[in-house]
Amino acid sequence: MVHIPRHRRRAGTPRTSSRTPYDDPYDPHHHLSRPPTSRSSQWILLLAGMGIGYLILPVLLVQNNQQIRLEEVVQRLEERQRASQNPVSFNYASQQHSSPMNMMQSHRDGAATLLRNQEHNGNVVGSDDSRRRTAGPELKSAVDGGGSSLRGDLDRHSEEVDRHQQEDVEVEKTVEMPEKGDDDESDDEAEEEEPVQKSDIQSKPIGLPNSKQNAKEQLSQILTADKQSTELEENDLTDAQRRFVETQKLIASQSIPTSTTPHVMKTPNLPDAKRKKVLVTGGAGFVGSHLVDKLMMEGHEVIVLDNFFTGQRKNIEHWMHHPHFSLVVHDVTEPIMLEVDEIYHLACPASPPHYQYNPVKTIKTSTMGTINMLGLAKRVKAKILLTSTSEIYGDPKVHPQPESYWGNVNTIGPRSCYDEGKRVAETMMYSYKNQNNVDVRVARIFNTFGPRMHPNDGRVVSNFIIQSLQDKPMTIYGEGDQTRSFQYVSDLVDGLHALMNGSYDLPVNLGNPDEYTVKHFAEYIKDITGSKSEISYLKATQDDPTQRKPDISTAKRELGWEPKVTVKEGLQKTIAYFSRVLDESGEIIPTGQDASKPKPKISDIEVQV
Ligand SMILES: O=c1ccn([C@@H]2O[C@H](COP(=O)(O)OP(=O)(O)O[C@H]3OC[C@@H](O)[C@H](O)[C@H]3O)[C@@H](O)[C@H]2O)c(=O)[nH]1
Repeated sequence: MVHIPRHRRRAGTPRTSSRTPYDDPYDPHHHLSRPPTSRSSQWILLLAGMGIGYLILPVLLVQNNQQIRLEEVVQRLEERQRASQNPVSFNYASQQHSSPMNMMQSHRDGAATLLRNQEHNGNVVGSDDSRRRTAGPELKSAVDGGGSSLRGDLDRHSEEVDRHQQEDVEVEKTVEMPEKGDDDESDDEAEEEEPVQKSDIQSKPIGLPNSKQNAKEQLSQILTADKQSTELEENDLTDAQRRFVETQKLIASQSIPTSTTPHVMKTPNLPDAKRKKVLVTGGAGFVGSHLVDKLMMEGHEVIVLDNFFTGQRKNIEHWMHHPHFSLVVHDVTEPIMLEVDEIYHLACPASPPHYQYNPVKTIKTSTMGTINMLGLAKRVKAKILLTSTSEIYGDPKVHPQPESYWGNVNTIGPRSCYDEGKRVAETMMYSYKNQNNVDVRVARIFNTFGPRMHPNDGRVVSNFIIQSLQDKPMTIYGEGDQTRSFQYVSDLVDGLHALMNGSYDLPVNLGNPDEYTVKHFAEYIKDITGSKSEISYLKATQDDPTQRKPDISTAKRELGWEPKVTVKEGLQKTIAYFSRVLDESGEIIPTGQDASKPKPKISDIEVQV
């Protein structure tokens, strides 16, 4: 069987199924199967058909026209009735949360209702079901009378109603005159003095042919009620218009620059050839946001990519309205495509309580996140810098630690998710460099502190400062004999910048060799803050490195970099920052040792209960 493609089948295959046997030209008995008709009888049949059609067509047209007109009139009456039953259907009281678009629609509906009411006021009276039902025959007669406008139809309908009402009056005069006496006029006056309530009118039967009520009174009441209803609707419409205009003014006022419009930071205007597009992953974090400041102040275009797990929007909010700044809320564990010249890849929780809180996520961030950024760097031929860590040295046996030291890491301890994650990230950097010629930089960052550290960071500097400023116990984990070397954040940012812009592409230690025992450091901060805090000794944390101090000879030699800010100066700035944070937020309870412990499973809790 030959397969015919779908499009050719459609175009070329004869549609034999719709053909009659008489039409088939390939039928060998084609001429025999056609009905035997002579030419004269064909003419007779044709003329007869035309004659019948000529007679039937006008009848059909008239019937159809009448049907359409009747439907049109009934439809208008139904609309009219709905409007009078619900005269405040477009009242904003029922639409307090309407959008401007809804308000406009409601406004239009209200206007249409009013127009209809005004159009019908003098012609059709009353509003209840009985009136609509009995209006049918009257309208039918109006339609039967044929062909003029709807207003003409309704005028005739009104005349009919008036005529029937007049007849009712005559009937009442003859039948009910003895009971009513001569009070008709006084009743009419009383009606005029007391405005009729719309609800009363609607609940009363309407004056119609054969009704026993006074049709004139009914008509007057209904007209009054309709007038009141129309006035009520007009008031609502005016109110609707007023609200609509107010809303429009409010929207318009917010789009006009005012004194409250956020300030746009001034930055240098670099020529296009010198202005780089720089991606900073983790750019809303403590270190990342300071790096963003430096890059923006140089006049570059900066894209911050952050999932806000530990980053804070307030760290970058001063750049939000700058035309060179973009924020992408994104998790680096997912791929992303951006056009950039350089990538500073910082994204990863760095404080021990944070990175131990969800160790699997920490490993994913270091491994998948770095792979994604390396893939991006490879595709767009961007230079990429990884912020590695002094933790890759583990609990070091060499002191101070040069870059050539391979470290001492427990691969299955609580810190390994971070330590090993960063170690494999370094491995990936040099694999991409060797295999794909990606231009890489690796910084091994030692303990860093400064403004914009998260108050719940849990690291030693922020904990000691927050505790001492509140005169709360300063918590030392273990004996406090372990050592750390602390650098101020601006020195680190300068080092990262120098590394990215230099040509040295092997790992570089960035830290301040100024080394302290944790116990000594606590006393130091207590002195600077003038705190009355006690020193509280808690149990040591597992795998806590006993000593750490960077050998920065490579940074000095290759980058011409060394720290400029003393630990004391840095602490003073950081203490001033946390004083402001405490003023704003009130009491802060720093993150302690237990923060990173896994929460008990629900099943465990149930077992205990
Ligand atoms: O309240 C505290 C917090 C911490 N400490 C101790 O202070 C020392 C420093 O602890 P931190 O949590 O500040 O930082 P760590 O040195 O353990 O890890 C850090 O190393 C280098 C960076 O890359 C990372 O920011 C981080 O992992 C540790 O010995 C810790 O046990 C306390 O005694 N009390």
